[in-house]
Amino acid sequence: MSDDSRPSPAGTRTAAVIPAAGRGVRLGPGAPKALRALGGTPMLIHAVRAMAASRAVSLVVVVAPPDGAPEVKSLLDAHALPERTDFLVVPGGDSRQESVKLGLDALPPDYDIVLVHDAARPLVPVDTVDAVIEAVREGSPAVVPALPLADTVKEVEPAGEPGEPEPVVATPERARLRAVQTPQGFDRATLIHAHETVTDDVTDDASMIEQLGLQVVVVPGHEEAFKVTRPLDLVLAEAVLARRRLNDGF
Ligand SMILES: Nc1ccn([C@@H]2O[C@H](COP(=O)(O)OP(=O)(O)OP(=O)(O)O)[C@@H](O)[C@H]2O)c(=O)n1
Ligand SMILES: C[C@](O)(CO)[C@H](O)COP(=O)(O)O
Repeated sequence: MSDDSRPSPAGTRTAAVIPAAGRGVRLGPGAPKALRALGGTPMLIHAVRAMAASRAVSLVVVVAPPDGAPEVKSLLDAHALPERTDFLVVPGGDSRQESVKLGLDALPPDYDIVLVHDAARPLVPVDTVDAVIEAVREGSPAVVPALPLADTVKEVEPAGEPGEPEPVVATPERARLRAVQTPQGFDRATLIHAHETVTDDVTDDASMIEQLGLQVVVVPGHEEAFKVTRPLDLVLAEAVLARRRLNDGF
């Protein structure tokens, strides 16, 4: 649970939207990714707990697989979650962007800060969540946690056929690049305006804010906030969770 016991500034309420409607194709066959087990508990429950661990978050909106909302509601009922946090479940859409929009549509009016957090990042530490919220409270309309890169990145001309060599177009200066995580935090009105205005396909919510010409800022991310995308990520997530449980003595 967060050590940040400061009350929310007057009039400031924070909700988290968790898009969890993806299939998890890159993870391989099985249940929708968010419902797959990590340490015996669905990945989604870890992600919900990670958001609810912040004392600032008083509502979590889970965007379930399109035909899985009743199952997700039952899952939330069956797992211990903080009493001070409310939960809503809505069905998702065909893309992450669409799912986030459906989650935003379900938000009650009295929330002015919104986090968007991938169910596929189940192990984000609460300090990272709180750092994002704090930066929004301090006036940034859009805040993303991010880490420097370990690999050098090349821009290429994508191959016509899989496996074909790809010509390199450029090598961006690595020191200026960041790998972006979630939760991404937003001034609610700005995020809703972005989702109503930007029609391009994007891979994160902050890039919609950039397209509006507004400033997005980066705060330090965390290695344990990595996204479970491929099978090896699940091996790493199990190891991180086992280490946490050992350290916590259960
Ligand atoms: N139609 C979609 C697609 C994705 N997501 C969510 O967006 C997050 C990040 O997406 P990703 O990791 O790409 O998940 P999947 O789309 O499930 O993965 P894949 O592309 O391998 O199928 C996940 O929590 C996922 O559930 C969603 O809510 N709705
Ligand atoms: C939002 C995100 O997690 C930031 O890194 C990422 O862009 C999601 O990408 P995905 O392909 O939908 O997993």
